[in-house]
Amino acid sequence: MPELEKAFVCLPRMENAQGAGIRSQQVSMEGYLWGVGMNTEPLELEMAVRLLREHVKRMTETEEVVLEKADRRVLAEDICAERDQPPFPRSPLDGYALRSEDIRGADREHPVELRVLTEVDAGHCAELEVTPGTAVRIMTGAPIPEGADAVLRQEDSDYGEDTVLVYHSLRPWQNYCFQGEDYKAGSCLMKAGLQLHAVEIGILSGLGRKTVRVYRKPRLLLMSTGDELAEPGTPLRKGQIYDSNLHMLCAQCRIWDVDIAGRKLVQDHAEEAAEYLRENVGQADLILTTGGVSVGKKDIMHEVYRLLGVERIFWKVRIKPGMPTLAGMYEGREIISLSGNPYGAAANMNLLVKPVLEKMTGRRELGTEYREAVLENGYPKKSPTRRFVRAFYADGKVRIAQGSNDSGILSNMAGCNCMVEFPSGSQEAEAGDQVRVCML
Ligand SMILES: Nc1nc2c(c(=O)[nH]1)N[C@H]1C(S)=C(S)[C@@H](COP(=O)(O)OP(=O)(O)OC[C@H]3O[C@@H](n4cnc5c(N)ncnc54)[C@H](O)[C@@H]3O)O[C@H]1N2
Ligand code: MOO
Repeated sequence: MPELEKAFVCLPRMENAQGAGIRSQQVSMEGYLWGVGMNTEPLELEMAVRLLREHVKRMTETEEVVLEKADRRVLAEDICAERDQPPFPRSPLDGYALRSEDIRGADREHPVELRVLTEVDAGHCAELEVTPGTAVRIMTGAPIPEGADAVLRQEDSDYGEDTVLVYHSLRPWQNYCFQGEDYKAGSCLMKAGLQLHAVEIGILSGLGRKTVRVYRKPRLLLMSTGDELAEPGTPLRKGQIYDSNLHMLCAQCRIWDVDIAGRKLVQDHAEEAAEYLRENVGQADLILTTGGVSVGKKDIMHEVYRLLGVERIFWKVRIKPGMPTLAGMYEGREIISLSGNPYGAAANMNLLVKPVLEKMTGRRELGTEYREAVLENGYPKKSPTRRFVRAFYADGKVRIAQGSNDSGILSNMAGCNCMVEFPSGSQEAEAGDQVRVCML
């Protein structure tokens, strides 16, 4: 079989816009497919992201949640009003509800006197009707009684209790909030697909809703691999280090508000790792692993993919860190295997995984955000391969973290909020250079 055809065989089928099955990008990505077949050519980052997004679907399952737990969730129902808001005409002022024609021409020199029938406060109703020559003392938010067509602010009166002197005239319907002026019964206020933030939850609460139907969060199955890794809190044997990645990925899931279906640190043992994924894939929408993706004898993930029958999407992305990232489809779920180096895992969680979650959830804040910035300090290395360097961005300026940007180094990334991108072939960078940064 020619190499190119072999490459097709290992690629999963994808649906095009019309729903017909096609091999992923087989025309435009011939070179890429060839590369995959040969197991050598890294993919450009944009193509890797595109393929990863094309292989996942937007979440369709929904669930009912209480408003207290609805923030940042995505609406799965259209929200329509069952009643007018406000449900009655109401006063926007503290003052007097009256008939505008009774006070025509009134001013300080020519006040009009009205008889005050009663007082109505917010939350109460006046059963009386405002008739010619009368007014009702009214507070902001209270229902405007029948007969009145305007509200006088109390500063334009003598604050009278039984009778009131009016020092100002009003047009009909002045200072009058109409019933349904916010929305009418039956009107559609929010469409399914909208993300709920504080204001949207305020609207739901204003409708009297206690719960709302939202799309289910994606559940991620997380696995870190490595014989050298010890669980934090357990004794460290010679040759071991503590596992940074599993907790880092879990924290990132919580910060991005996606669920964790399961998590495990496994040894460099392909059968064991495959078994964990096999047993738990049913609970997951997306699988993330770290470590074991390079070319060493203990880089087990290739064997894990073979044991599970994972259909590979790609291996290797042309960036640093995280060049050997591996990805595939297993039981209809995407599996993304990040490099074990903690900075590689952290960077690619943002560069590769976040856009996948954006597609799955429809949450725009998970989209990758790039900004232009001016470098405050230099970077002493050339970048033959496109490189992402940890840094801190503020007000259009960016400062690269002191120390190494090697993918095995995590500590100096503390406090960083972005990565500076150096395109492939970049020379050393200097303070004052204009750069592009990827926000974390
Ligand atoms: N001969 C070659 N060797 C390597 C190549 C190569 O092209 N040829 N690529 C290098 C690059 S680039 C990377 S990146 C790494 C990727 O390695 P793996 O993803 O297979 O990861 P491991 O070998 O399992 O670990 C790498 C490194 O990171 C440490 N690690 C792993 N997991 C964790 C964790 N959960 N917490 C903390 N630290 C972790 C591990 O101890 C290693 O030091 O391969 C290069 N090699
Ligand atoms: O591609 Mo690996 O993460 O350098 O260094």
